[in-house]
Amino acid sequence: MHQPPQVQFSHSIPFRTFLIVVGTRPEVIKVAPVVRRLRSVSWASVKIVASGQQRELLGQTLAEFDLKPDVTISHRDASSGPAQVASRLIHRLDRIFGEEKPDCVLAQGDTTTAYAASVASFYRKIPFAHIEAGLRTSELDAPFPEEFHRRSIAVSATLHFAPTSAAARNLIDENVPKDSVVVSGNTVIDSLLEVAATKPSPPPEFGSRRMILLTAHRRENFGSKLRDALTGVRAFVDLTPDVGVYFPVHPNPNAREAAIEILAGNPRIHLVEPLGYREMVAAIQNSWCVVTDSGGLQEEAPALAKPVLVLRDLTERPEAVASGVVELVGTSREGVFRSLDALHKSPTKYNQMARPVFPYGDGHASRRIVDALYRHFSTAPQRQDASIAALQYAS
Ligand SMILES: CC(=O)N[C@H]1[C@@H](OP(=O)(O)OP(=O)(O)OC[C@H]2O[C@@H](n3ccc(=O)[nH]c3=O)[C@H](O)[C@@H]2O)O[C@H](CO)[C@@H](O)[C@@H]1O
Repeated sequence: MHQPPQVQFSHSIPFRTFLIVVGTRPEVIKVAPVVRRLRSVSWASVKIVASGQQRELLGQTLAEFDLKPDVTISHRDASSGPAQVASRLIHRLDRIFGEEKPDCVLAQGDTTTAYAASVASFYRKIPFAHIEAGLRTSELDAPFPEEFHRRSIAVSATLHFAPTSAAARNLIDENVPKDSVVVSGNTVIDSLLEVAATKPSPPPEFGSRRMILLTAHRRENFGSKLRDALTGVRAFVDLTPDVGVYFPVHPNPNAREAAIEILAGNPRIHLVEPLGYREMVAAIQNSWCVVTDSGGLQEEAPALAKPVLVLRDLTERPEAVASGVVELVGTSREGVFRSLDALHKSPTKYNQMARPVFPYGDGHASRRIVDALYRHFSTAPQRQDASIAALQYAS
C-alpha cells in the first residue's frame, strides 16, 4: 500500500487546540481516525462537540469508536427540519466557540451540522478545516440539502481536505485557492481497513444464500421514489429463490414505514435495526452485492470488492462509477429489478463489478490531514488564512 510522504517535524510549534463537531453516524466513522491521530501528537489537543443532529445513532457510533463528546448540545425543541436544526446549531456553536476559543474547528462532509459549524466559525473568525471537501453533483438540490451545504462550506473554509484529485479540481474550479486544498484520501477507508482487518463475523442470517445488503434513507428519495425502488427489490427477490436481502433500516420513520410496508413478509428478507460499524463491515464483506442510496457505502463496498447499485440518478462520487464497480440505477421499479436481474444472470458482469478498487483512499488519509494541519499551524500565525502546499498522492 502506498505510504504518504512523511512530514518532518523539525521544529516545535505552539500548542494548538482543535474542536471537532459531529452530528451523525457517518461523521463519527469518518472523523474517528483524525481524532485518534490528533490525540497522538504532542502539539495538539482535540475536543469533540456532539451536535445531537442524530441522537441515537450518534451516541452508539461514538461509543463504538471509544469516543466521548466533551460538549453535547441537547435539543429541547423537537422540530427537526434543516432550517430549524441549522439555526439552533449556529446559535449554540457560536456560544461554544466563544467559550472554548479553539485555534481551529474541524467538521466532515455535508450535514447540517458541518454547515452550521462552518458558519459559526466564520462569524467568530476561527479557521475551519473541512474533511471530505469538494464532492459535487451538478445539481444544487441533489442530494438535498447536502449539495448546498458542501458548496457553502467551501466558500468560507480555510483548509479543504479533498478525498480525491477530482474533488480537489471541483474546488479549484470554484476559485478556492489552490494552496488551501490538500488531496488526503477519504478517512472512511482508514476506518474501514482497520475494522476489516479484525475479521468481524457476519450476521447469522447470511448463511450460504446470496445476500443483497440494502440501505435506503436519503431525504430526496422519501415517498414514491423509495417505494418504487423497494418494490423493484421485492419483485426481484420474490422471483429469485437463491437470493436474500439484509436491510438495516434507518430510524427515520419515512424509511421505516416504506421498508415494512413493501418488504415485510418474505422470509428471505431480513429487516433489522441499524448495525454497529463492525457488524456493518462484516455485512458488506459477506454480501453478494450492495443496493443503497448512501454515500459512505459507495466508498466502502468497492474497497471490499462488492458490486454497488446506487438508488440515485446522480452521484458526487463518480470515481467508482468510472471504474465500473458502481452503477447508478435510479429508483424506478423496472430499473432496479432489471439491474439486479442482470447482475444475477451474468457471471461476467458480476465478476467485472466484484473487484477491489480504491479510488477513495489508501487508509492513510488521517495522517495526511494531521500532517497538513501541522504544516499550516507551524507556518501560519493564529487565525489567518491558510498557506499550505497541495499534497498529491498516487492511489
Ligand atoms: C449522499 C450524501 O450526501 N451522503 C452524506 C452523508 O452520508 P451517508 O449517505 O454515507 O450516510 P449513512 O447514514 O448512509 O451512513 C453511512 C455510513 O454508516 C455505516 N452504517 C450504515 C448502516 C448501518 O446500519 N450501520 C452503519 O455503520 C456505513 O457503513 C457507512 O460508513 O453524510 C456524510 C457525513 O457528512 C457525508 O460524508 C455523505 O456525503
